[in-house]
Amino acid sequence: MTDVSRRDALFSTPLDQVTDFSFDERVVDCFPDMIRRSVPGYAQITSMAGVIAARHLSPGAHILDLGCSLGASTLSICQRLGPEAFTLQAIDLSQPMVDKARGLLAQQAPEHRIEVLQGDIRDCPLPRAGMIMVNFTLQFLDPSERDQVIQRLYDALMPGGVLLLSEKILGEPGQESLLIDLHHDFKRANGYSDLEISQKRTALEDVMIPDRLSTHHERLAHTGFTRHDTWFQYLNFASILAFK
Ligand SMILES: C[S@@+](CC[C@H](N)C(=O)[O-])C[C@H]1O[C@@H](n2cnc3c(N)ncnc32)[C@H](O)[C@@H]1O
Ligand SMILES: O=C(O)C(=O)C[C@]1(C(=O)O)C=C[C@@H](O)C=C1
Repeated sequence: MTDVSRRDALFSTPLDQVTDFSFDERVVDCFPDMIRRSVPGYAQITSMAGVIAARHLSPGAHILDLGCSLGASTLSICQRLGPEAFTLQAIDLSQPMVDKARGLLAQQAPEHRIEVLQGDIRDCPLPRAGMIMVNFTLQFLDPSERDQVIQRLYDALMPGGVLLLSEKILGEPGQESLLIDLHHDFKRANGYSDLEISQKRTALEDVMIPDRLSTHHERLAHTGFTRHDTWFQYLNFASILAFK
């Protein structure tokens, strides 16, 4: 999947005006490179999606990959489980993402029963599922809409079903700036300049508002998940497994 990506240079030259970040064609073109160099633990989390599915999924179950982008988590499951083991719907708001994901998944997992659909996780139909993945997507919703979306995912899950929720997080009080500074160092170490880091930060400011990890756990508990454990954290990026 990374081989098809152009190098991300979207914020490398000074911009007269930094506009809000959106998942348009230019982002889609460089997305695998952008996310690999920007999100600590991205490769580990996506590759564990298949391992988690292999452990927790009942044979023939349905899986939802919400905010699927180019389908990295879906592909990870296809690499671990055969075509008879599950059916899957991958859904994303961005039409250019959906178009490219469809092509990539058809090429890389031709035998698997995968549907890639354009839709908004706030209101698209959600069929009953044994596993729902929502990786680095809830963070792009308005914070006031997140309780309701988690409730929708809970309602769609079968009893015993598993939610894989991965997010950029805000550090707990007193920890915020340490994690932000180290994340910027992580980006620098991956070849981003101070200009790129600062312009992307401005572009994301109003469209990606991270919650604290404790807020995610409170929301999951309040919704009714019987267990919710943080199984991965690398700087200000974390992943939770929650069970209905
Ligand atoms: C950081 S990417 C997700 C990465 C992806 N899950 C992966 O593991 O490679 C966020 C994705 O969420 C999508 N998105 C944002 N808001 C959405 C919404 N309301 N409904 C569905 N998808 C949404 C974006 O178009 C984008 O592709
Ligand atoms: O927090 C940042 O600075 C990021 O670049 C994060 C992030 C993400 O978590 O989705 C933002 C947009 C892109 O999709 C890639 C990475």
